[in-house]
Amino acid sequence: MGYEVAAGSRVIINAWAIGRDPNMWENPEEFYPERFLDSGIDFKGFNFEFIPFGVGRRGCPGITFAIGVNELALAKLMHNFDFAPKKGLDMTEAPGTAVRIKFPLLGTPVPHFASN
Ligand code: HEM
Repeated sequence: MGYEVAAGSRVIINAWAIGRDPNMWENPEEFYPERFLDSGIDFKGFNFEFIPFGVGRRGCPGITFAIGVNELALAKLMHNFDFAPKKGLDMTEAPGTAVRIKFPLLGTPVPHFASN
């Protein structure tokens, strides 16, 4: 693409910036997970506009494990509890090596089923 990268350079890909590129995404700053429904774009490293697990040879080898664990944990929580957030979801980010949510989402989990 016209860039010259000297041999031995350390290159760090800014996945955060790519994920917020208005040339790639409509309203990139808006938290709108439904944008992925029927979009054909997924996170497994074949769509370069969305690369939470990286891409290619140095992409995350734990992806299958991470997907399984995350889906299981989320499914268990949703199956067993109702969550009533105290306030609406605020997606403001806090900086870091991995971006995280700035204001914790506080709520009381209410069990669906009484334990016995
Ligand atoms: C949601 C969970 C996870 C996310 C978002 C994630 C994301 C990433 C990313 C972005 C990279 C760098 C890829 C690159 O340099 O192009 C990476 C590398 C790596 N991940 Fe993960 N990861 C997750 C879970 C895991 C798990 C569960 C394991 C192990 C069980 C794991 C093991 C590794 C290893 C060993 C590397 C280094 C690969 C290399 O440099 O060749 N990750 N991960």
